[in-house]
Amino acid sequence: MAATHQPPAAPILISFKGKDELVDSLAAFVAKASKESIDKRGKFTVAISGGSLPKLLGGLTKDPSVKWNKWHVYYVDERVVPLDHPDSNHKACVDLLWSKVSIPEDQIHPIDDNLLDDLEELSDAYEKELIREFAQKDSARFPIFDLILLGMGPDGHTASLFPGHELLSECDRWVAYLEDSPKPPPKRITFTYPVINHAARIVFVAAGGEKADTLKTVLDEPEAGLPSARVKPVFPGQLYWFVDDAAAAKVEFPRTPFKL
Ligand SMILES: O=C1O[C@H](COP(=O)(O)O)[C@@H](O)[C@H](O)[C@H]1O
Repeated sequence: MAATHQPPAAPILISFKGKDELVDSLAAFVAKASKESIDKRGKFTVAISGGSLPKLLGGLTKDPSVKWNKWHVYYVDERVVPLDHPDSNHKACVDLLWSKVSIPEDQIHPIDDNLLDDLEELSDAYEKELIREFAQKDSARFPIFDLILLGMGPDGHTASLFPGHELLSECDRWVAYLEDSPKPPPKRITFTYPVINHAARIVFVAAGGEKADTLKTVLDEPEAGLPSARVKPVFPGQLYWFVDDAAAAKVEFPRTPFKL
């Protein structure tokens, strides 16, 4: 998929009455995306966020059509803690997703928890994981994931890209680290915008009234520059917002009906 200089397509906002409908439709959407990639290229490369997202992806574990053995899973961001620590995004995904399906272990790519004392080495090592997956097959400057799944914090952060942080302008590295996350824990690694923005599909998932003001700012006032509003897929990538009506309550941005 060659990138051109066309402007990013407008986001597609899909709002569901409640969480159950959101969970079921998100599962159907991700299952379809994975089928399309597997049919075309024999594999599905996906990067997943932590926070509330793993639970909202739970519907997928009930879909018998998903070919989990073709999934190659990475983390959009990770907290620098042992992999069995309650704050670990990997642990949340293991508990809520991977322990319930059968993905070969070597196709799930957590951080190297032998490197927790050296954030530079840790983020370099994770960047190398991505290079191993993407560099040979793709001459693009950045990896092109089939799907990147994002969450949005009530402050508008996504991945571990926080409002006002210097990493918002990082455009060379694929994976960067920070030691001053305003949301605990402070040490994290994160994909940078160029990696996120080069994905074929990017899906934000946000639920709950506590995200309503922020979602309005992101979608109706993108010029305010909140981190989530800076996600702008490189053509021909497409950005979707899967939200519930509580999160979308204040948004004027037009909704699109859900269809597979
Ligand atoms: O700390 C993080 O927060 C964001 C948003 O989390 P949510 O619970 O508000 O959905 C998450 O996407 C990110 O992966 C995580 O590290």
